[in-house]
Amino acid sequence: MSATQDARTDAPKQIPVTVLTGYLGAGKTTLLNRILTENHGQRYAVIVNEFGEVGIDNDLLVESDEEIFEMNNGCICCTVRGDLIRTVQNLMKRKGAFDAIIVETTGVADPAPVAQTFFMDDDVRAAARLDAVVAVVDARHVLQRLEDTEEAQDQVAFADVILINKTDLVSDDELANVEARIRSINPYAVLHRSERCGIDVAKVLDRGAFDLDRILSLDPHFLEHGHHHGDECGPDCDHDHHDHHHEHGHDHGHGHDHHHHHDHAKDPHSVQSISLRAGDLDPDMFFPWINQVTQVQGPNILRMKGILALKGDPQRYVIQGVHMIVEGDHQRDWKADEPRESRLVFIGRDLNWDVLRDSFQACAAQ
Ligand SMILES: Nc1nc2c(ncn2[C@@H]2O[C@H](COP(=O)(O)OP(=O)(O)OP(=O)(O)O)[C@@H](O)[C@H]2O)c(=O)[nH]1
Repeated sequence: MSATQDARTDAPKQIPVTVLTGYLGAGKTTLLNRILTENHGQRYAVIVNEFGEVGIDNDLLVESDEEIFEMNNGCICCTVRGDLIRTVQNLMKRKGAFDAIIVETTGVADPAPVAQTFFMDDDVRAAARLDAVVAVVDARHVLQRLEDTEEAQDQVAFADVILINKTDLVSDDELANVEARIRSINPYAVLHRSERCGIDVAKVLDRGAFDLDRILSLDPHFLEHGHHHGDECGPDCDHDHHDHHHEHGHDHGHGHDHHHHHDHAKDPHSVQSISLRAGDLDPDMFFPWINQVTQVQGPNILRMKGILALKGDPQRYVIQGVHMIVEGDHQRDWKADEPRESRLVFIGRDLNWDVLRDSFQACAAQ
């Protein structure tokens, strides 16, 4: 039986939607790549949202037969609902082409508006059902994030399934503390532990876990904007709806340019991102530089990721960081029709963007 057919009535069944959340760098893409490569016989449509104007996330997903839809509008929290409705509506026109939808949210997004989308629009609601909100957390950094970031708390509170990832980076005692803290915020979610998101996909997808009653107890207004269409935010959102020019921190460090009824962090202006571009880089300049930047500014670097062209190297080099932990590896050859371009995104707080930009440019190969 196809997952899109109902056994009893033969009527088309609502397509399950998994909303994948998790703070910056927790492991969402790692999980998605597992889902995309595992042989589970299901066909997924994946909707990803990029934080950062240079769009690196899509490039970090494995090449697969699954269809990936990118929503490159920066922050998912305000604008995405209209986008998401349109994307889902377009998907629905191709019924039967896939069995389930996964929506990956940006690391700093509050998952509630994304979840709401699946209740707001009649057409979407008829065709799709929210199956579960799955949160990936970084065992090493989550306690600190829960202290200082509202989104991290929202993500844990909203989740039906929580994957405590990066267990290799913490001791058993630390892991027990993390679990206790998560339980104190969300006693209802199913918890799993993982390293590199190594988990049976069936434990994450098609769980039938989304519990509307529980969400309403967390957020009594959850369903209140029902039957709106388009890009509308809640009645208490005071951002300018006539100027849909959302620069959620992805434009050269200018930060959030609108205010929102749920603050994005303690200080809504604090999380910013900068996108850097160059041609070939000199590896003898770049690696000492990135090591120095991440060691010195690591506490303020929530996330760093890049795809680099290193001089004399036929392969793309992918570099990733979460605070002071940095890893890099060759990905694949540059394709003949692909310009050799280095792209690097930093997301962080209180970073000196001008210095970062200038010192990065100084790593360009001569
Ligand atoms: N040590 C360790 N590193 C991990 C683990 N899981 C993922 N990583 C690394 O952590 C970094 C972030 O992983 P991603 O999967 O890109 O995280 P993400 O949540 O998609 O990140 P954003 O989309 O930027 O929010 C990458 O460098 C991963 O290789 C793990 O279990 N242990």
